[in-house]
Amino acid sequence: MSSFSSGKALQELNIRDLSVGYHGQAVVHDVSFDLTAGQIGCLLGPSGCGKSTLLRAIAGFEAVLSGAISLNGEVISSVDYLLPPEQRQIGMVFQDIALFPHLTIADNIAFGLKGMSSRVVSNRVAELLDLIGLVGYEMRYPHSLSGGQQQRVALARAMAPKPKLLLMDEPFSGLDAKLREELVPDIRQILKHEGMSAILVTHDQMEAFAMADTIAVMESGEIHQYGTPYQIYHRPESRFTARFVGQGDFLSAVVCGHDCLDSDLGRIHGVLSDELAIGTQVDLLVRPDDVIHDDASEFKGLVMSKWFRGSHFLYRVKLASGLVVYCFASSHHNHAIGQEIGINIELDHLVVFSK
Ligand SMILES: Nc1ncnc2c1ncn2[C@@H]1O[C@H](COP(=O)(O)OP(=O)(O)OP(=O)(O)O)[C@@H](O)[C@H]1O
Repeated sequence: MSSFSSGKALQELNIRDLSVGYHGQAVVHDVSFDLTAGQIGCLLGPSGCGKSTLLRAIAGFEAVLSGAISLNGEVISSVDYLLPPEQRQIGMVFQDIALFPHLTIADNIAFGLKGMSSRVVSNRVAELLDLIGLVGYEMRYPHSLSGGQQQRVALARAMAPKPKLLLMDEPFSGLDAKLREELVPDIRQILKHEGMSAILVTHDQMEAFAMADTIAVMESGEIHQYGTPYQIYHRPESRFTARFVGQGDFLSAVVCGHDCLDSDLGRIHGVLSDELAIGTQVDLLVRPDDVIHDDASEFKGLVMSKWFRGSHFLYRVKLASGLVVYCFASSHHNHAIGQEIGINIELDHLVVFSK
């Protein structure tokens, strides 16, 4: 275990050409990414895409089929080497909170601090209780805490020995939406305060956006894109990422210049790649906030369905071409299903995929 008072050591995780699987069959294929010191990464993808398998390989619970995992420049997993999980100095938090029911909150947090002096342990426990906002709860038992409080304690327990890296597998999915919304930014702040590198596994993009510095979007055991939440949302590099992260539709369009497209919703201006020749047929990514409700517009569509979202309505609108797009409108623009409304496209930048 790293020294208690060593401060914020530089940690770096490197994953290189890694394949992991079961019974010799890979479910994670040839993935590579890095996590720098103090960075919070996220593995985001649909159920079964291999997020937990990749996380378990980093923790040392799964052997690797090819490639390597290094922590601080030291190889901890390769085809012919597997450093045991308990020697990796990696902490884990799971969906199943699994606090020890017969131990007090203080003893739960202190669980990984065996062998240290009682003064060091009590100082660290007090520091963590303060950090997770549960000062005064030290003598309580887990059953008397709410789900959110218990998850904070689980986090404190995992962080107590100052692991080199903290892995979190869907730690919030057992909590209700409101609690999750409050807890996730808090946990991010706690990790940042501790300067701790961490990886979160989730299939919830809002959770990923609220927690992560960098997101790996996964599908079928592969990483489609590794980037900041902003890059993932605004500059998706694959149709899968564009569809999986945020709502979006693809509008057929034709390149009419180095900065313009012709579409069913008229001429659209914005920067395009130089590689796209005039006349190239493309699909343009259109998010709900790119489609503006405008009664005066010459472009019309029929409201197919709608959702009241408090400050605004989200409409599903069918264009004359048959394409259906999402459209935001402020909540005083209340249109009935089947009604025709005017819409315009307003895009800051163009995300296109060749057909
Ligand atoms: N112990 C195992 N033995 C055999 N196959 C497994 C095992 N664990 C997982 N798999 C398979 O590996 C693939 C990836 O599973 P994994 O749990 O890593 O996905 P995930 O993205 O974490 O999914 P979820 O979000 O549902 O937890 C799936 O097809 C799954 O059925």
